[in-house]
Amino acid sequence: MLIDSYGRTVDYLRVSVTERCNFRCQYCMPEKPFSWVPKENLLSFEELFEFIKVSIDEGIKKIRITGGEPLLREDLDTFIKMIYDYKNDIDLAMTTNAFLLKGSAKKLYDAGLRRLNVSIDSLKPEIAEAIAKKDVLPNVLAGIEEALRVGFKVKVNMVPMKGMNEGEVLDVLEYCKDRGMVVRFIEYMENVHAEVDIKGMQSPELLSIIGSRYRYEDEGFDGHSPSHYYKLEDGYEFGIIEPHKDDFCTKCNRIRLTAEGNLIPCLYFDEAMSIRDAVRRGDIKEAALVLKEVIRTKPEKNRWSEGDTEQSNRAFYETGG
Ligand SMILES: Nc1nc2c(ncn2[C@@H]2O[C@H](COP(=O)(O)OP(=O)(O)OP(=O)(O)O)[C@@H](O)[C@H]2O)c(=O)[nH]1
Ligand SMILES: C[S@@+](CC[C@H](N)C(=O)[O-])C[C@H]1O[C@@H](n2cnc3c(N)ncnc32)[C@H](O)[C@@H]1O
Ligand code: SF4
Ligand code: SF4
Repeated sequence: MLIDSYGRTVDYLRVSVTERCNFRCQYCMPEKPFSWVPKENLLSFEELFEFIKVSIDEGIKKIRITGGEPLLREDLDTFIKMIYDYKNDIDLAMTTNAFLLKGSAKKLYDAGLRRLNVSIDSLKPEIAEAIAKKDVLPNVLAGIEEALRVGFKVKVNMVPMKGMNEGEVLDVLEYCKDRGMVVRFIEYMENVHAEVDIKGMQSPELLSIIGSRYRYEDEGFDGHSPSHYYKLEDGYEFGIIEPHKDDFCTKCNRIRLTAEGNLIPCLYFDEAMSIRDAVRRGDIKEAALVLKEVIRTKPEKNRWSEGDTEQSNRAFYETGG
């Protein structure tokens, strides 16, 4: 079992398989080209899998594949199958922008993946394009329909922003409700890689919009999920991810691995330790020691809860969110 110095059990590993992305979401990635991590620094799927085996053996029970955009990496289904075959009761999930999902959903399902979290920030083509800097909506919606068709359990993530997609909170909720998908509204997390003038919407404002049409009950947290859940009168559940609240981190159960092998104790802070050399040398003991050290150094909480002016230096496209 992996336990940090605040007594929190860490059993959730988020693995970013690439920092590259086919979108340039304004809250996540700068628009102008910048230099990517050189290919030789990226861990192969075999190398990532070596570390995943170590972490499962040490107590990880949930693995989420993320990015950048994970579907840009070739043979992702083979990687999923490697994990599934090693331990098929692992809670294995992926977060994706769904642009390439239509053509890959079936292969991923057949490889053992069952849960997908997909980002939809707008159902209006021009607003979706303004946010992602690309005409993305038709592909995203087609990807989601295909994922539901092949049997995936799909959740939707939306980052509501003032003056951008704020008028669509109810539209996105209803789109998801009609299809049996849970929607989670994520409070924008201020970071230096995003566009400077973004103003995220926070939980009280979102609840007031939803409350203008629906009555809901507070359901609290579901296990260690970062999302606070609410239930409408007809039983439909939606969530809000509230990193600006002081108690958000008390149940944190996760660490993050980047595509170049950096193990990150917290989404907010810069600290990280590399497992790349250990894995490349085949030194499993060393990789396990790094894992334990990263968990020992997990901070108590982020700094977004200290006010909207606190900005993280971390890039979401690198950590995988
Ligand atoms: N601040 C903070 N935000 C998080 C954390 N985990 C997830 N989030 C935010 O919530 C978003 C949604 O996360 P997902 O990738 O959908 O995964 P998840 O919420 O862990 O998924 P479930 O297993 O379905 O509950 C992330 O992209 C982040 O923006 C966390 O540990 N800290
Ligand atoms: C970094 S993306 C990676 C996976 C995939 N490309 C996608 O967009 O779903 C994971 C999640 O992080 C969220 N995200 C990115 N930047 C964020 C920010 N600054 N604040 C809040 N959420 C953010 C996205 O909305 C997405 O749901
Ligand atoms: S949020 Fe996801 S889709 Fe958007 S730029 Fe970041 S990594 Fe790409
Ligand atoms: S901000 Fe850091 S401590 Fe808080 S829940 Fe996220 S990873 Fe955990």
